Amino acid sequence: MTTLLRAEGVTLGYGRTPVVHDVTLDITEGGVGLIGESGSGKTTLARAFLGLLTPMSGDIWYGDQNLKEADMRRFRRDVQPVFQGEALDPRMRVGASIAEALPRAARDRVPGLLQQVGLDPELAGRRPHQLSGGQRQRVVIARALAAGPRLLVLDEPTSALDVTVQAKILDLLARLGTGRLLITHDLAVVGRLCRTSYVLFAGRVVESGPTAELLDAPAHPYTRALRDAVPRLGGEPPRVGARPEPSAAGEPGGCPFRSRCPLAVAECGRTPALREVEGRRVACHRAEEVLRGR
Ligand SMILES: Nc1ncnc2c1ncn2[C@@H]1O[C@H](COP(=O)(O)OP(=O)(O)OP(=O)(O)O)[C@@H](O)[C@H]1O
Repeated sequence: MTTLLRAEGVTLGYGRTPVVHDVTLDITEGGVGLIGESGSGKTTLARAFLGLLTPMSGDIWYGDQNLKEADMRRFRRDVQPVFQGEALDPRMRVGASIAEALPRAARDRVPGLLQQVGLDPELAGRRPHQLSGGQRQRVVIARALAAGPRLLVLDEPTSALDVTVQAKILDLLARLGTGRLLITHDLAVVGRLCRTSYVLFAGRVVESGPTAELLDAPAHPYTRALRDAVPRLGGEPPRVGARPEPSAAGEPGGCPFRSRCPLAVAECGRTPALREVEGRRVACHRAEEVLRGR
């Protein structure tokens, strides 16, 4: 599988406080999901993949170019954000918003882009408040597609929409040939759009592998708790306990999930390394037991 973007041992933070720790992650074709509850560091990692946040340590690679030295003009065209509730300029007609993202000579592509995202080209003359939430999100996607990107970085692209509209937008995203990094707390969404997934807890990858296998038989107790907390597509965000204290997350000693883990034993005071277990990578001393459903 071709890797579009790669994080290698990346630590990210604000000021001097790290919030994402030593993450290695490949964005491959077929879609990659980044799953975790609020505050786990998903958006921080997405910002780094968009070149908006420089790692405190580690590197981000775009092909064979280190992002620190890459041609950022080209990169910003190739890697496009689609963020939750992204504001379209309320004063601008949506056709003009899309045209802005196109090269001057290609502005006649607006109707085609609107059609590509399932909208009537007639809507180009409307302003954002004259559209439904689902239509607005389609315009945001059309604008991202205008640049001809190789990769879309989608941060909760459907969570503000009702369930039926959500399903239609997910179908649209699945049909687009573009690569995607999808950030969500909703496992049902990654199940539809991402061949590979990474589960983030307290800024660390605790499990990664083929999405179908992670959903079917999680090897980390946190992945299992997330899966079991999601009743259906469009359900409420899972609540699997309080967020860990930042101090606990940043401490080198011990599994950050241990205070919430039903399987925690004395050994969990020693930080588990990511290791291969049955086709996935997991940071849990008891992964084999979790896989066997204990
Ligand atoms: N601009 C900022 N300055 C300081 N700390 C920040 C900033 N943005 C995020 N953080 C902190 O970084 C941590 C990770 O936040 P992040 O937004 O990446 O999480 P998330 O998983 O995307 O959460 P959500 O699903 O709620 O968006 C949190 O503890 C948050 O408080």
